[in-house]
Amino acid sequence: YVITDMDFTYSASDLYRLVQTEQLISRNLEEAVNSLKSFHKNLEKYQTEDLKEYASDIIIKNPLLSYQLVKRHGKDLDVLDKFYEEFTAQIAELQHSYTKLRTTFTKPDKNDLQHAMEAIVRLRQTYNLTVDELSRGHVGTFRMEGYLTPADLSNIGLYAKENKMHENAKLFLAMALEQAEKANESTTLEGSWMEDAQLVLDDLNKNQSITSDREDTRLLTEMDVIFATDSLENLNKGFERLCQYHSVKEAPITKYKCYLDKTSSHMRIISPLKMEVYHNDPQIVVIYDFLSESEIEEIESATFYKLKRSVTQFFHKGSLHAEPSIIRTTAQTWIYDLGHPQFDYLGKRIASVTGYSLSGATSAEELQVASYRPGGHYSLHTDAIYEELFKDHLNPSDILMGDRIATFMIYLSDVEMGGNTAFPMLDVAVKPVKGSAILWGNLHPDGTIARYTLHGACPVIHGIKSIATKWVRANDQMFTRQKCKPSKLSFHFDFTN
Ligand SMILES: O=C(O)CCC(=O)C(=O)O
Ligand SMILES: [Fe+2]
Repeated sequence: YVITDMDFTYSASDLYRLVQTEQLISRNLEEAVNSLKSFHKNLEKYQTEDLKEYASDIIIKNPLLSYQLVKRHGKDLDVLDKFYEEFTAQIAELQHSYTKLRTTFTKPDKNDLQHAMEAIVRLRQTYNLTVDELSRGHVGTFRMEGYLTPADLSNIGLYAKENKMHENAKLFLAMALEQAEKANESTTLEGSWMEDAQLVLDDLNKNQSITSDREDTRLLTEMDVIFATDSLENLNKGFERLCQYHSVKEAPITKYKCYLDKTSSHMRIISPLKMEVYHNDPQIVVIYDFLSESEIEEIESATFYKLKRSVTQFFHKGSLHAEPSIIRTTAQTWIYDLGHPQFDYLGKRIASVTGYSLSGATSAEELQVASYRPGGHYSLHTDAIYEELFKDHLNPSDILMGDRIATFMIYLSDVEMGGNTAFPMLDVAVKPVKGSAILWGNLHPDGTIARYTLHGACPVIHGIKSIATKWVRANDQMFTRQKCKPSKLSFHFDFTN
């Protein structure tokens, strides 16, 4: 991964800028084509003269033809001179603005193309789609615009092979060839890729590989330390199953409990919390209508153009590095309390709903806004940061604030397809609902990391998923932290249930 400040696959605002540039370029091309067309038409007029049909010695003998010749050169061609001049100036201007568009705007490069392919492979993998249906935009009963050509599928297959995703490589290459044969692709311009694709496919079929196609199992080394490899493999399978709910598969009828909470504060009598309990012990709670449309609009418009590709902390060669990674393919920004008084109410509302103390400077992190484009996801992880591996390398502020005791995450958008938040150890999949908030704990009452709430963000299939997250820190929650339960393995929020 090369760090560039634009990411056209995972940042909606970067891609939006590219869409705008593309529109300007199409307009530019349209003008050039129109200019060429009218120039062409004009030129043709000057070609229809019949002088050229006569031999030179005939013309010099003929008074009528010589009159025509003199008229053409003495008068008519002056207009052609002007056409040429005007056309050249017009084209020069169009070329100038085209060049400017191409040079002042950061162009997608090889990495961007790789990310775009990576996103497609991820969707195929997570949602267990056939390459054929994916190439036509069919996902379950959902139909999206667009297509992938057999040559595109072949390129994606080669990309998958290069990145050791051999199962995906086989599927993409085989379908590329199958579709191309049906369509008689060999006669088209792109026909020459077929032989190469066939060779690579044969090679893959000969060398049965045992590597897993799951990118996270290969990369999340910290997870390997915590979970045995086979249980991590099972958790990832469970995660994929939970991702499929509400998109390619029906979710099972929920056993979850919904209720109106009118009792946790006197305010709730007129404005009760609309709660859904997704899991009890440990609790995962969704609160509907936590934010209004206009509140969301304000957050979105304050942050959209600030969204930049997220980086993930890695522990490598004795120190922490932050890099964009395949584990978390989102764009994000922070809303700092200082300088954003218009968003002060958010912390207060979260505090009032959860019972956590959020008024101190060390009680929680700033609000993080993140957005996922199609293919954007977050692999399985726990939010706590006091990991054995990192413990000695935490920032002083992290030590002051304590670990992330709870996560309060607001969905700022609905998602047309995909994008669930999934908890494989608890068999919980939450579909984003605009304005709702989800709350879970990350620590046991004794402060150690709770692995139960291992979770991930399923890749978005179609749409843009937008979230705002408040990570509540432990040290300021001396009196308001979750009720202590006899078991070390559970935490409870202070809702009256
Ligand atoms: O987007 C989601 O559903 C989960 C995000 C998440 O787990 C995180 O940002 O830590
Ligand atoms: Fe998380």
